[in-house]
Amino acid sequence: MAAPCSLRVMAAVGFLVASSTVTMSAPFFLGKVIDTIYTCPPDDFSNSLSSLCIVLAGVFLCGGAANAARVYLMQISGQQIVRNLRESLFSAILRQEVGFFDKTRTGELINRLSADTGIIGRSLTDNLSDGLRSVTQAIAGVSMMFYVSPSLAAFVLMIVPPVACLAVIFGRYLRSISKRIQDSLAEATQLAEERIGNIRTVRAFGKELTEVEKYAEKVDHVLKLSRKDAAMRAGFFGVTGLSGNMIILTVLYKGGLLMASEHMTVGELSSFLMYAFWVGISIAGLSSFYSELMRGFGAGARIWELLDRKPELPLNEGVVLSSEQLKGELHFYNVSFAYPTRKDAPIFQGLNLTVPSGSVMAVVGPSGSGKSTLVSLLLRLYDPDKGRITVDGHDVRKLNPYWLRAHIGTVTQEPVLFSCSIAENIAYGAIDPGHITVQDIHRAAQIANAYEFVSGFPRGFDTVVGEKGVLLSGMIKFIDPKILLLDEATSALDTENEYLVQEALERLMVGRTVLIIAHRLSTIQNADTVAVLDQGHVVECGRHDELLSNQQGMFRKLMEKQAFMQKKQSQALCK
Ligand SMILES: Nc1ncnc2c1ncn2[C@@H]1O[C@H](COP(=O)(O)OP(=O)(O)OP(=O)(O)O)[C@@H](O)[C@H]1O
Repeated sequence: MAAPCSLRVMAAVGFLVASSTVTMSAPFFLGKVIDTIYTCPPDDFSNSLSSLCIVLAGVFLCGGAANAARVYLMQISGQQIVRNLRESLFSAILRQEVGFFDKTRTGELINRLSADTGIIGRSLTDNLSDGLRSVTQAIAGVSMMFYVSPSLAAFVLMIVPPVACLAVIFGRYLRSISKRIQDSLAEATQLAEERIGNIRTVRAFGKELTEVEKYAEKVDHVLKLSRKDAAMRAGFFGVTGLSGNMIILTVLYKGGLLMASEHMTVGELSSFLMYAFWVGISIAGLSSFYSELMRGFGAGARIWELLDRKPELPLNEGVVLSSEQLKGELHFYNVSFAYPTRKDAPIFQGLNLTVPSGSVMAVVGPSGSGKSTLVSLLLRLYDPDKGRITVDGHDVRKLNPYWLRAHIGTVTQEPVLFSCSIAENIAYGAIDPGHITVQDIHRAAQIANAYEFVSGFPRGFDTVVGEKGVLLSGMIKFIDPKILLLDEATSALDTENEYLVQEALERLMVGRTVLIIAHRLSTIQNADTVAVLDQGHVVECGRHDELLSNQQGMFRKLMEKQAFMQKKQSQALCK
């Protein structure tokens, strides 16, 4: 992920070395300044002091500039890495098979995309930059301490090994608790996402307070884990802070003794003390770097789980047929299927069905008999557990799913609109929306009988529609699909609009293979064949009047039920 900004990172490391060298040489030269103050003869004193201070000020200025450049470059690189990470993660999510989304909740995924990447971002930007500085400064500080006074350095550094052991234990704990915190935060986000998304249901049942309580329970759990995290951090930072101060105290004690025995000058002790300060500060910096890094690893584990996940169904590989080869004949051979989340509830068991090319087949059946599932299998949103589905004799498992879906027009019961203009929504189904002209969009709208309606808006095709605004379907493919899968809406439209949609669809059906989940009697009557689904099979298949003549047949029963309901309705209206 860092590869695209490797040059910038290398430059940042260069600036880091420069600024740390300046910082770490400061105590040494400041020690020299102190010794000059103490030892220089009075006539030479002012000149030597001034020139030394001017040179040092210049060097510090360069150090400051290098530090600023380091921070800037590291920040930018870190943000770039997070951006790349977010993009790869979003792409990995969208590549997963539909079954994955049945199992994984949206809130959980959104949490990974925003919160987890944010944590990695923090651990890679400020944290990594400051951490690297602490590492170099701690190493340089310790080296300089040995250079100035090896015996004092050896004495002082006895304090480091126990702190290091503590840090390793703490790091391990932090890593696991951080993952647990992120997991429970994801659960809370998931609950919030689901309830906010279904606010109408929550409101209708008056469950606002109950939902708030449920959410509170979830965030309480996050708080409980965060408390453990805080207690551990408090202990760790307490110990590291204490060890920093202990280092200073030890230096003063042992250094005082060395000075008294004239083994050290006042300037050397001052330099050593400043190095000890730097080392102390760097160790404190290192401990927070370490803890943030472990937190980042915790969040990273959750992200890499997703990045490494191989989708069960391919997205864009397999056989592509030429336009002439595609006739649109559909076959279901002995298909058995259960949804991955409900393996114990089979939807189809040995289902057989043939839709000849260029014919219209209406699929009917009781609610839940699997009519929509038939469409999902044809679009290869799922693979059947047993049996085969073919398009012109080619198993859909061998065909390129991307190509397959591009050549199947779908109209679903609940059209989805994205929050952009109507024109963009219409162009959504195009393979390359960038090449779609305004005329193409207008033509598509005319074919869908929507032109007048859309033009009636004050901003016409530029009208921005809201999320979930059910106005019209955007699923128009600009490449003239041979196969159409239609799910007839039952009641979403008023009579006039229903007529317009129906009329547009009938025009579109001509010359195409059409599988239509039929709810209207007229659709069933006009279809070439009617297939009746029940109990995981096609129980009847034939022309409308043929099926109707079978007194004991499932189709007749369904129709009688519908006729009975209509009769009751008209009786109620007459009263
Ligand atoms: N993604 C899914 N995961 C698990 N079960 C599902 C999923 N989608 C649908 N089902 C279940 O599969 C069964 C068949 O659903 P399907 O939507 O295909 O039926 P249908 O005949 O189209 O019903 P309707 O006429 O009510 O739309 C139902 O019991 C439904 O609850």
